[in-house]
Amino acid sequence: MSNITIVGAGMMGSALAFPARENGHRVRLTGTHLDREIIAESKRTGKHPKFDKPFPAGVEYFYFEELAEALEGADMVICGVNSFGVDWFMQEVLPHIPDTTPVLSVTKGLVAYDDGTLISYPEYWERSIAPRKMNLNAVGGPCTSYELVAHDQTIVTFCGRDMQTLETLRGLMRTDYYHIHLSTEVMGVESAVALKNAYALGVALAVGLNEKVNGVGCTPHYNSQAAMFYQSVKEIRKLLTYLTGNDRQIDSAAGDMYVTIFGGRTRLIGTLLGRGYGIDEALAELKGVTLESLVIIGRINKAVKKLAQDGKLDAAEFPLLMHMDAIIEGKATSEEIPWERFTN
Ligand SMILES: NC(=O)C1=CN([C@@H]2O[C@H](COP(=O)(O)OP(=O)(O)OC[C@H]3O[C@@H](n4cnc5c(N)ncnc54)[C@H](OP(=O)(O)O)[C@@H]3O)[C@@H](O)[C@H]2O)C=CC1
Ligand SMILES: O=C(CO)COP(=O)(O)O
Repeated sequence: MSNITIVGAGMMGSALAFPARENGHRVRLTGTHLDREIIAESKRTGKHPKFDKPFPAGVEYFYFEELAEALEGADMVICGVNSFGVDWFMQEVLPHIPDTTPVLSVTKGLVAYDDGTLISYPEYWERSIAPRKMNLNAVGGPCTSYELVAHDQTIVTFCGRDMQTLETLRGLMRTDYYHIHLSTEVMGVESAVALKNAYALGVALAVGLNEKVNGVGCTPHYNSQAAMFYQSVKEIRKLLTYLTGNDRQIDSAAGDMYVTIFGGRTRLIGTLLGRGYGIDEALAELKGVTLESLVIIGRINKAVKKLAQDGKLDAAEFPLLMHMDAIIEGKATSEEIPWERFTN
């Protein structure tokens, strides 16, 4: 039995309590300062408010003030925050984790600098805490939290610099329904799964656009969705090649995009925008829903524009990205999707 501490009781962090506890480990699920109600309800009912199924018996719940106790003797710490909590985790949690304790982060996204540089969250943490060196790893790949909870067959990728650590983490977490591929290509995996969060919105735009034309509840149209998927893969491949020198992780992006298109929150906002909602109207309708895709679209779009200015990328090769950003900025609509430019 090992000790696994999860910090961040959102959907994905909490979902990982299932394989961890079902493997017989001691699991301490610790809320952020924003998760008090989740922890209170979990203590009271043994169930996360957003899941249909109770946690496996024996999962322990901690408020953030009890972090020191929750981290005591941890063999592995899972970071369960979303993009909005990355700095918070770095400032409030990393200082309390020993250098040698492996950290596994579920957070999907990239950090963008003004010069167009994009880096993964593990690299952002590494740079920010230097000269301190920690054992930072991440999870990418198609996995929707509530389906993991339901034991749907799932394949993900754990990535990090050290294969031996990754083997250990896989040993702790793999089950007969949670299958774990390993990779030392951290930037490749992390870029792929962050980029798909952006582009899944494009496919959802097509879903909404069809509903705008034919009415909500109409027969779905797949030509337009597939056209968006095709264009997404093209643009992601170019970005991956620019960012990592190869497109080896395009399969991670495509797999992960599939699940987000069908099961993610990105679909909700993309569909509303596709139906013609303005961004403010859509955000109001989805108040309280985590919408990371908007953040990543903004960051990548800004980076691509800067890189294009510097002659490092051709902005014309990213018409879908540019259009999604324009929709989010209220400067374009789903009816103006530049389909013909996708043929170049
Ligand atoms: N949901 C899923 O199926 C999957 C999610 N992921 C990735 O995992 C990450 C987490 O997703 P998910 O669990 O769904 O997200 P949730 O929004 O459910 O939970 C995110 C966690 O981050 C916390 N958080 C949010 N903002 C801040 C902040 N400013 N400071 C500190 N903590 C904060 C949340 O607190 P609070 O609850 O109050 O918001 C919560 O603990 C994301 O990056 C996502 O892309 C990966 C695979 C699948
Ligand atoms: O799969 C997910 C993250 O990779 C979840 O996607 P959403 O943010 O669209 O819910």
